[in-house]
Amino acid sequence: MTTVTTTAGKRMRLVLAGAALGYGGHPVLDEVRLEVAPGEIVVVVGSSGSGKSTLLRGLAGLLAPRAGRILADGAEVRGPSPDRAMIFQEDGLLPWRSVLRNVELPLGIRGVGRAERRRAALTWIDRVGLAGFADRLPRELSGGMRQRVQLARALVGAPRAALMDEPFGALDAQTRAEMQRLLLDVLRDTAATVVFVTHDVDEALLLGDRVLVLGRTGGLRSLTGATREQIVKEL
Ligand SMILES: Nc1ncnc2c1ncn2[C@@H]1O[C@H](COP(=O)(O)OP(=O)(O)OP(=O)(O)O)[C@@H](O)[C@H]1O
Repeated sequence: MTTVTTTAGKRMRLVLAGAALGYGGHPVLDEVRLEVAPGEIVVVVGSSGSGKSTLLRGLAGLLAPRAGRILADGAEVRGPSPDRAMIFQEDGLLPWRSVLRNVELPLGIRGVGRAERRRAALTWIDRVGLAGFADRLPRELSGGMRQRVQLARALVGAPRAALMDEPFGALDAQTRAEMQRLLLDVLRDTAATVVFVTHDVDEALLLGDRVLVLGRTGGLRSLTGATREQIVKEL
């Protein structure tokens, strides 16, 4: 059997050490300090345009800091890594590939053999409640089902961190609640440290071990233990 990752099972510590992030001449975040402990679920809330996605892009290695440092287990983040899986609001599935072949994708990239790839993908397809749908194409699925496929694809390779950018933002309320329950359920069996971005305060309170508010001035404030009303006031 191919080993998926030599560090499987070890949760990742993520650190933003005075990181400044922005685009071209447009600074967005200045001197962000954040430490996410291994295995922690940190939820970042903030109003539209406050820089939540920008923060996540920095952690993903899709955007380099202009100042300060971004560290994963003490090492500088220099680009995307399968060890830090991303899930977006738009599903990002390959439309010409079946559910099975979409979920197998990260394992293929890591060179996992065909039989093991298939076994792991089918296990995850089952776990997210899509047993029997492995041969379907994304367009044959509902929005909620496609997000289930995304979740399976993100977690199949046993990433040590999962970075989630409003993954349930486009779903109706009932499907969203189902997905939140599923996420909490599957995270119990994974070794992932999670940074989850949302602008839904109730979702933040439900999912987060810690809730952070990205304020209008770009500062991160911890509001763990705050009431819904206190958080809303900060947005
Ligand atoms: N690719 C880009 N190029 C230039 N500016 C960008 C780019 N992406 C985002 N921005 C700007 O950076 C700022 C923060 O955007 P970001 O997407 O991080 O906010 P957000 O909090 O995730 O917002 P939302 O909740 O609406 O998704 C905004 O002013 C936005 O216009």
